[in-house]
Amino acid sequence: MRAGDLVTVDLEVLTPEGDGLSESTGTSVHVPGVYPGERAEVRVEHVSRQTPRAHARLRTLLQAHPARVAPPCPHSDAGIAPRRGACSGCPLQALDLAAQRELKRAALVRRHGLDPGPLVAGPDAWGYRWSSKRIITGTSGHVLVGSYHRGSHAPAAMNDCRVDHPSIAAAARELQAAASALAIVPYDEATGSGDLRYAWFKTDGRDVLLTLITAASPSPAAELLPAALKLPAGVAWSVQAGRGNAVRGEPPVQLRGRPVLSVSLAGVPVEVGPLGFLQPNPRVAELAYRDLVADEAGAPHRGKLAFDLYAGAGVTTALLRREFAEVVPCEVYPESAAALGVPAEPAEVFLARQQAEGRHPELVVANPPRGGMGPAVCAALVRQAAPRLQIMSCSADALVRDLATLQAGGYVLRRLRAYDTLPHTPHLELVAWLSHGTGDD
Ligand SMILES: C[S@@+](CC[C@H](N)C(=O)[O-])C[C@H]1O[C@@H](n2cnc3c(N)ncnc32)[C@H](O)[C@@H]1O
Repeated sequence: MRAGDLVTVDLEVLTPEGDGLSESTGTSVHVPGVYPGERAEVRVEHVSRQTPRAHARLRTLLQAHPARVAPPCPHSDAGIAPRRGACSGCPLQALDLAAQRELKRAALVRRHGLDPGPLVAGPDAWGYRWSSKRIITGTSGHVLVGSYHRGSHAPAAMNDCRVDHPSIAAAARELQAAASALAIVPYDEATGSGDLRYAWFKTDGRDVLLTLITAASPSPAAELLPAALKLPAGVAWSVQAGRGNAVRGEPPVQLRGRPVLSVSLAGVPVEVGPLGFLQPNPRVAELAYRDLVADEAGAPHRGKLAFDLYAGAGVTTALLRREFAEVVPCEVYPESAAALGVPAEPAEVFLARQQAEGRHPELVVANPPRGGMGPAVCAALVRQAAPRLQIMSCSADALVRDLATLQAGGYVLRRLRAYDTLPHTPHLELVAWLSHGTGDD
């Protein structure tokens, strides 16, 4: 296979990016806009020199998935060849929801040999996202509050994004109009010049908190926008002067209105500040949280001591405290650690300290970020050898890597469940139940 070839492929499995993947020709061919179960004529764009792997572009859809639908979002390039300037955030939206969920489940089985059973879903197919980080691009006078197209830094419009909560979509529209009218200068990552870099919107289902992230201080955006924006209940500001993609920068400054939102998750009220983590889809995440603190049959764990690693806003800490005499959270981000009343420290440092103090929990719960826990934390957990370990993960690849270390260290996987936290995207949240030794309590 060579770049430029026209080939016909049958797509068999969904990739983590939401592409269709064909493996039957001996070369893995990735094709955006085509779904497993479909046949397409594609143009090969790139063939890897190291591995039998190619990227191709859809030319003609020869056989369509029976569950194809017209994608509702006009900005999306779901179900077609990628379009420059289009939003690539919801690549599955050209399929009905049942078919999306079946493709996500089937991909876990095929890629990792893990079958979570039918996906757990929430009530909302659209408007479910309560936390939305937008990238500011465009030019002075024509500011875009959008995103980057996948795999590039080409700006993509997200006006009236269908998956954002309607109050966030409205606040983003207002910011785009106000920043354009006030001639706010978008940050230019090529030159490092400009002012406004990111806008992070969060909602409690009614009010919106907006955090403006600018490249420097003083900032015209931070000076002018708070008075011009009527929709957010609170506006905060943080400076991120680094050249990378990190959104969180210097400690936030409150510019006007409310500094925190109170969001109820699984019946636990959580305070979320300007740079604090909020699950993008709290209504589905809370189903996973309830499972994460119970055993695999749904019965509550009880005991003397539990650790809650990557505790964030503290939902699982609060749930565990209903059943355990003592629950110790661990969190590295200072704002969240302070709210939890613990020192900000990474999980491996926390575990080493607990081990040195001879503290042995009956249950460890962990909800790490996308990269997973990693070898150092998994090795510390193996040394700790708590009878029960339960992990929530937003990356199947990272979870599978962590499971390999934990299983080699004596842990047994008892059950896996998957949650459709971000419909129309390939993402899943997973909960894994593990036990050490005999597997009995
Ligand atoms: C996926 S979030 C889970 C948050 C939490 N379960 C909640 O509901 O708010 C991951 C959390 O881990 C924290 N974190 C990231 N790396 C960490 C590390 N090395 N050690 C401890 N916490 C970390 C992040 O700040 C974030 O709050």
